[in-house]
Amino acid sequence: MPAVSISIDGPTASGKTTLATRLAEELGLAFLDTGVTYRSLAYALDHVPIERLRTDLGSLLVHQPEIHRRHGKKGICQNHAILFRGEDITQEIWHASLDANLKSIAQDQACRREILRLHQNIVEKYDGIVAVGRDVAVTLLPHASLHVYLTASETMRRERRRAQYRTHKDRSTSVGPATERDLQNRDAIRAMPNALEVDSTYSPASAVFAAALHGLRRHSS
Ligand SMILES: Nc1ncnc2c1ncn2[C@@H]1O[C@H](COP(=O)(O)OP(=O)(O)OP(=O)(O)O)[C@@H](O)[C@H]1O
Ligand SMILES: Nc1ccn([C@@H]2O[C@H](COP(=O)(O)O)[C@@H](O)[C@H]2O)c(=O)n1
Repeated sequence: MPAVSISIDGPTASGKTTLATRLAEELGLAFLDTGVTYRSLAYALDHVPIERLRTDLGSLLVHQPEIHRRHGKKGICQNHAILFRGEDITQEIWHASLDANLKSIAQDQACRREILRLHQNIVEKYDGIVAVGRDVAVTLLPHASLHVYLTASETMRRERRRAQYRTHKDRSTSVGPATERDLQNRDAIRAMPNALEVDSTYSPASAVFAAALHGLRRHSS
């Protein structure tokens, strides 16, 4: 049977990570959060010039989506460790002060190409993966078994993010409307044969998960 791969795209705080981790656990797949790499480059940009990130990323950054099975439990456990020049920066990358750097990295095409190469190397290591982030359907996993585009209203996404980070005062809670790029990705996904669009505004995470599993079965049969 061919390995299952699933791409999940959608605007900020639409529930991508929540869905991806549940699918990875249920199906025994690896899980790659591509946003973690972008956030790491935003951190790195305070320490090295952008030219080095465009050309020398492989020697500066190691993104390790570690996977292990918890003893006696069904699901897999994931830990996205990120090393920058050998230093573990996994906790530092979420700081709100990196928002401006994050924007610069996301808009830099040369950085995006380098990040894509890094992610392609990660995908090759695993027999089946769920990858999350803007553009993964188009760039990283164009041949995925299922492409999910997840939406929710801006108000709901903002509420969820504020609730999520209530105890993490240093994290960014800025949530805006879907961007031009979000909408371009959505349109590209809509044009794919094995696409599933889910509006989670009034759907609990369990219903979104059930819809994705159903979509996967339908497109795999
Ligand atoms: N269907 C849902 N109903 C209610 N709450 C949800 C739902 N899906 C996710 N959440 C909650 O919303 C918050 C944001 O979800 P999550 O982190 O999965 O979003 P995301 O799209 O991965 O965000 P980002 O764009 O920052 O990567 C979390 O607290 C999560 O528990
Ligand atoms: N494939 C991706 C993933 C992320 N980005 C940019 O990084 C930011 C952080 O991502 P989160 O998923 O952790 O929110 C995001 O806002 C994008 O600007 C990207 O461009 N492509």
